[in-house]
Amino acid sequence: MSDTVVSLRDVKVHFESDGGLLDVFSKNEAVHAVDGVNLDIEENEVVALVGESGCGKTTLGKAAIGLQEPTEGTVSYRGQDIWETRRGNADRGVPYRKIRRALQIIHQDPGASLNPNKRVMESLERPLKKWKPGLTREKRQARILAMLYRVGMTPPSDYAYRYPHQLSGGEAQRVALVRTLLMNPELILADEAISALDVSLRVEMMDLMLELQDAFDTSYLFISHDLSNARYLAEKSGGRIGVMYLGEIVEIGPVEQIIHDPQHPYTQVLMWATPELELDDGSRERPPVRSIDIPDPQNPPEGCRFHTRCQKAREACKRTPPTFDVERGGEVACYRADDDHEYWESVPLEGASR
Ligand SMILES: Nc1ncnc2c1ncn2[C@@H]1O[C@H](COP(=O)(O)OP(=O)(O)OP(=O)(O)O)[C@@H](O)[C@H]1O
Repeated sequence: MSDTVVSLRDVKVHFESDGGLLDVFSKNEAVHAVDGVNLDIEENEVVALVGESGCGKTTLGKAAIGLQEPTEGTVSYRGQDIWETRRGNADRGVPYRKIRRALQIIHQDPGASLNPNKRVMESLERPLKKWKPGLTREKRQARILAMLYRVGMTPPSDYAYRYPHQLSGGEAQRVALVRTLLMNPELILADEAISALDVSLRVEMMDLMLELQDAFDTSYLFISHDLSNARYLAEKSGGRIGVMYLGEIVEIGPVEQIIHDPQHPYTQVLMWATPELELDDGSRERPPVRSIDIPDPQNPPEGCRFHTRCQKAREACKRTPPTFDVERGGEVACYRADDDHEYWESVPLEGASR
């Protein structure tokens, strides 16, 4: 089996502006929520995805764990196409229900995964009953209590018989984490999982998640609009930060690259917009963009999507979109990363620096 848990190739998710997935015969304008993403998530790897609101992080995350069908492209679990498996077209390999179990999600609102009318124990028993029908009630409950203890909810028997409204935000998020871990997942999508918590609790929760990642051998795809959280997670786990802009990953790499030596002009904008991060040149006076307007995702700019705002944009950026090849280890979708590109001979756009 492949060491790559999940692999996305040329994944696009386009929605009709009125909600549904794009129909090829539709006349409505499509929202390009995700537009040609390539990404591999390895075993035990942490990838933190950052970007402005609406850039497609959630849609991409859901596509990665098989909760959102792509309009184009493929999403595979250990080399096996998830959607073909679901449709029954993969005659060998891992059954779809096992793939579903292996790829789990923790939401921003932990309450969403807990039934308000049921005690914690009951909510946690349900998925376990389904996945491990052979477990006796005693064993199932013992496993749940051990897991509650593992995430710091002590004494576990006290928490197990509470209702969701009797839990704090941090406690509810821990229960959500237990629910996910009981499935023995290989990849957890944590979508803004700490954003709703008090600032003082965020680091504690991130530490707990990373500690459990180590103990349970899982990978994480963290989604955050906050680059300083992404930095914390990637730094502690030796993982990568992926930067998204208008449906595309424009740069991906370790903390040394993204935070200390950002290559893509948009990564520099995100750095500038994150007050918790020190900037190497210390300047925070003006945002490093020519325009603060974010283009419409229904009508993204031709060429490089960032060219309408980029301070380094030249004529060449308007023509073809820069891409990078994951299989060749490329990490920046910007012509400036290529010393021999015609970009360097082309004319800077109005307002752009030389
Ligand atoms: N079901 C849907 N129907 C139509 N448009 C959608 C749908 N889901 C998402 N979108 C649009 O796709 C784009 C990307 O949304 P998405 O939620 O993935 O972004 P995000 O980066 O996670 O944003 P946020 O941080 O605000 O959650 C947005 O323009 C959004 O309005």
